[in-house]
Amino acid sequence: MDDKAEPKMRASDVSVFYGDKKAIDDVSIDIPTKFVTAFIGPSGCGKSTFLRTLNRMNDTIPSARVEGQIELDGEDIYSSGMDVVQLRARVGMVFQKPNPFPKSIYENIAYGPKIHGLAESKGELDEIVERSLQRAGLWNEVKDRLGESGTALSGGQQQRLCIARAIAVDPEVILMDEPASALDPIATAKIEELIDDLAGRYAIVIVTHSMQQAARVSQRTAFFHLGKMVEYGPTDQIFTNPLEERTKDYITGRYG
Ligand SMILES: Nc1ncnc2c1ncn2[C@@H]1O[C@H](COP(=O)(O)OP(=O)(O)OP(=O)(O)O)[C@@H](O)[C@H]1O
Repeated sequence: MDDKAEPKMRASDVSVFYGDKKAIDDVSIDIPTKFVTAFIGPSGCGKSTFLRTLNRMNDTIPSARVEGQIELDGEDIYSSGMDVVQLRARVGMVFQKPNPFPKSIYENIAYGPKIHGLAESKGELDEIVERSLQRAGLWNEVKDRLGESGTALSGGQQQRLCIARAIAVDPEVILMDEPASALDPIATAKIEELIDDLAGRYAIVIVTHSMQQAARVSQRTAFFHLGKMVEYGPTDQIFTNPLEERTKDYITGRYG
């Protein structure tokens, strides 16, 4: 797309089926590192389905089947040798509804690094917990209450806790499925700021219903319609000068 946008992930001719129903039809896209890529499109067009193929979350849905190829740094993530637990650490995910574990704030962050063997001592683990909460913009709010339950935080704080949890295992890609849709405008603004802060470090892919949000946070936008990726390009261009008529109709509010 341009010289600065190195692909971190590459999807080639990807189709996804739920039983006999095709939900994603032959999608190819390069996901660049150090950028935010937004997936937009009307409800049911397949944005979440496609997002979930990028870290094999579809494996958890028995009827789902993926065709085509998805690579992370050139490695086929659907190959039999791929360790899915490892993959989901490298390609982390944040869901629509914040889903902290019913454990302390500290344990929410420490759990992943512990099972992945990222800390050799309690001191190292403490450092990871602090660094992850700092990066997620939550440290100052929780540093004196790390032993309290993660579920006792506000919705916006819970979502930043979930982002900190994803960051703690040192991911390369962070997938976000409508991460702010359950939050009020102030909490949403914080999440958007956070996405901006994180963008220089990770490849971020965000599914959003809000075109304004896509325009605010992303540098790349892919427009999906009826299971197909209609258009993909620099966000500015998609919103000001789309090449496809269907994209134009959607961004001007003619449907969706
Ligand atoms: N677990 C499932 N089993 C069967 N069909 C599914 C499943 N999940 C999604 N679908 C279908 O696949 C299609 C794409 O759904 P998906 O949730 O990916 O779209 P979306 O663009 O993310 O929609 P929304 O914006 O409403 O979340 C829809 O027709 C949906 O009904």
